[in-house]
Amino acid sequence: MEAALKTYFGFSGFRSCQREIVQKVLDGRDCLVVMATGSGKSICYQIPPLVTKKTAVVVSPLLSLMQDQVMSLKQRGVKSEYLGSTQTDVSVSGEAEKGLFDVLYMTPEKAMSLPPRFWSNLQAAGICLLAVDEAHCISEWGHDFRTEYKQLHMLRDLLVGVPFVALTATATQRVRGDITTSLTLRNPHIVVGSFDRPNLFYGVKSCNRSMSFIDELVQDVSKNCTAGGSTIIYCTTIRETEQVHEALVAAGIKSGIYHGRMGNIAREESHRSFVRDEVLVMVATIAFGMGIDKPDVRCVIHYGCPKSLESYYQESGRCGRDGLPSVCWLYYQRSDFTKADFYCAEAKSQTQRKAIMESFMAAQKYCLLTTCHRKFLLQYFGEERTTDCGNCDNCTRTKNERDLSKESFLLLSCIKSCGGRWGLNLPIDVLRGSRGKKIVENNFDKLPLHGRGKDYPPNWWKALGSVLLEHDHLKETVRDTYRFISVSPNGCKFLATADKVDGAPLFLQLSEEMIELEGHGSSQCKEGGLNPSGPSESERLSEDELKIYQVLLNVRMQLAQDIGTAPYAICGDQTLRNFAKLRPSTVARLANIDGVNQHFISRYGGIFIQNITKLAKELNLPLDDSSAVESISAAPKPIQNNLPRNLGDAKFCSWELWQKMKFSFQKIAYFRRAVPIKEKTVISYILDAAQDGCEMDWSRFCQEVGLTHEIASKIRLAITKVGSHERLKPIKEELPENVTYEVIKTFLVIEGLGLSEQVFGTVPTDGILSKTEESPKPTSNGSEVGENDNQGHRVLELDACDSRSPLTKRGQTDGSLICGDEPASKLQKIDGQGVKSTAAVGATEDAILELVAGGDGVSLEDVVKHFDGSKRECVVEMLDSLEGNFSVYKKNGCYLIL
Ligand SMILES: Nc1ncnc2c1ncn2[C@@H]1O[C@H](COP(=O)(O)OP(=O)(O)OP(=O)(O)O)[C@@H](O)[C@H]1O
Repeated sequence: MEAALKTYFGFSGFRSCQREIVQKVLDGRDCLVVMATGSGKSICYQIPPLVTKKTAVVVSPLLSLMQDQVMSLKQRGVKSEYLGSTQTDVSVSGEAEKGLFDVLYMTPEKAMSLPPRFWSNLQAAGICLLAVDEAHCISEWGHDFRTEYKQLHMLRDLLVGVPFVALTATATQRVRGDITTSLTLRNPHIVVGSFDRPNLFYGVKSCNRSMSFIDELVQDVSKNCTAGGSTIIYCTTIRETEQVHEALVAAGIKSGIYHGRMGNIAREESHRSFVRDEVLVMVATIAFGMGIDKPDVRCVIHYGCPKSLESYYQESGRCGRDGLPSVCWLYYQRSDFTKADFYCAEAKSQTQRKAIMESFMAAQKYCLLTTCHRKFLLQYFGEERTTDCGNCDNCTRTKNERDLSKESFLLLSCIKSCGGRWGLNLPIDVLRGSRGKKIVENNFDKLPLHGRGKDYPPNWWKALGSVLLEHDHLKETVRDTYRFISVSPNGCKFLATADKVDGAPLFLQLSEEMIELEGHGSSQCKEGGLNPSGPSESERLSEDELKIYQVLLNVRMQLAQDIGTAPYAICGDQTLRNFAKLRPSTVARLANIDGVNQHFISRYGGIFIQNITKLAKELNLPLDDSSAVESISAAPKPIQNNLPRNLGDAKFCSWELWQKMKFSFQKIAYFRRAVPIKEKTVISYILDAAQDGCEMDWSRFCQEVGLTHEIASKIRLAITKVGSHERLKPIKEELPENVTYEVIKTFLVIEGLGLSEQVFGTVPTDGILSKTEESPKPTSNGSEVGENDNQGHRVLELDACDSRSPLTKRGQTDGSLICGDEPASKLQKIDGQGVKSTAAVGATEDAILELVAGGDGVSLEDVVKHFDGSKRECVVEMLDSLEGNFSVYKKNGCYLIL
């Protein structure tokens, strides 16, 4: 599992809960996964297909979400596609049914309309799970109910024995129950992770949405853009979306717009340009919701109170999905709170109306809070927190407490005198001396308190009302969409003491709105913009490192444009920051950086190394800065030692170039090498990868190597004659000259994997296939791989000190491998009686690993000394390869096990 995580995703460890869920799915168990937005739920269904080599089917509600995921997975070397109305490639469905994809996304509509034949074919080819993403859409209690989700349980009958995995970020107990029942999950393994997103800073600010406020907002956003990273601004109306967008464009900020009145094509284009960093800011209504999977959104601003706390959590959760510090600001104005009727109009039942009202009220409370925002948010989702977070505006703002006993006495008394039958507005109007119709009709203008609160504006009083509600001096009762405010028992107690001359003081924290209204408020700009904290000391880049980082961002952008993908799909910002700090000089060192996967190494490793080396030289900075490793990650995330590390870097790269890039053997032999390796070595690498479970296009392989159905029959006959397939030479001697050792080895691997029927069946039986221009010439050279040497000892040729040939790995040979006197590019296996048998200790990757595993770090000198039977450069090369394999890493000059 860990190997797949590092190889395809570049991550060196699972996040909380991920491993457990993957294991349960592999055990065939249904799972219900409730984890925070951005916590990494996708990995839970993306790893099983890579381990089992069977397809994972993922039902997802939005096409844009699926397209983004497919794009990212492809960049990671994971075979992935989607089925939905916008899929233009007609071959996808056929290929999907044959099990050719690791991860196959589809809309619920598509899932329900596919014929049973599709599912039975796919099941025959291999399906490891069916995941239902955003599973809360199943429930009418969820905030995104989708009717089609309700029918998904029907797939159960078609996919007998396939584990179902339901995933969601927001599910109350009730919604969880609905999901389990509706999908008929059987004894599901339930994982409810924390809803906390520690890297997110939460802030709230009152605003008046005037043009001057928009100007202020534009300034803040502009600062954020300069600091790097994208911003999403959610507006509550289309008109405001347009207003803010226009203001940003007028200020020269690259900004996109997205709302429901735009056509599909325009919306897709807008989404695409945001994902590809062509615009830095997206101004949108909540129509731009679930489909946003961009990991490097640094700031999400809500320009207006959201309709529910659930939707706020989900929308703000689009921020900082890569785990880097990011900010979520909510700007509200009091008129937002009058929209209850509007939202409730969507309700189809009384229950739904109540649910909508409750979550809207929770969003309001969140706006008006003077205590820890995170604590409130987490408590709302049922997570108890005893301490304040220290990473929200209310925790970080300088405390502004004041004795508000006099003002509180006035407000509470007035509410009490008005009979507790009103909302907050009427008692405040009384305090402010209004002679409105209702006030006069009810004789409230005769109250002694009438006109006693003119010193403060109405909104100040309303803000005080919210503070008193928070402190349980007031009580709110909701009937339908109407809210009534009355004095709570606690408030009555206060009134009883405050009445006296020596009444107790009431120190309350002034809300941000009250401070603003008293004229001491400061705009975000004055307070240091939207980003209050900035990166921590260890994350900060020096001026020169920043220069490298900027260049690397451009390199990534250019690469992304060239291949038509999003920059983040190539690698994350944090990975680039680490490149700038560590400045790796070799692919092996690059590979050890978190976020670097095998696909990245083989496709872009060289380009990044070149740029880093050049820039470091220009800026006079050292390469491979080990001191930076300390600051980047105090404790490297472990990959467990007992992993099946069968495949080295060189083998994996050869396989990737052949299988994914469709390179020929010959091209791979020369690819980025000063001294090319032999084509037969390439072939044996790829065969090794196949034996390790890597996917193979066998027809193409057979064609290139020259293995036809007819030759396969001849080899079979030869093996029967020889009576064994253990030794290749006797088999070869039974065959025509043009049947090479590679052809025989290919045959044996295919037979060994039990694939002969399928593979040879696709190759014509009438003689040798015409080979491509680049395919290797058959050789008659007597010293081929697997051949005996002139003393009857088996000699294996290996490349670059890779000690694990397919045959040694399968245990068909014995003895140790040494570099000894052989050239660095060649290793010879010497058996017990071999010509080069020596008492000196020879280095193998396994032996090096064993040595390194035994200590707290072993220096290069110690390793070289230990393996005194091997050349120093061989040892160094093996260590490099082990680093590239993510097996060891270097810290303070010593090698350690990862
Ligand atoms: N083990 C890991 N190590 C480092 N990063 C990870 C790990 N797992 C996931 N991530 C990263 O975390 C980010 C969020 O992951 P993912 O998209 O799976 O979140 P999610 O839980 O599905 O969120 P949402 O509910 O919003 O869709 C991605 O950028 C992903 O690459």
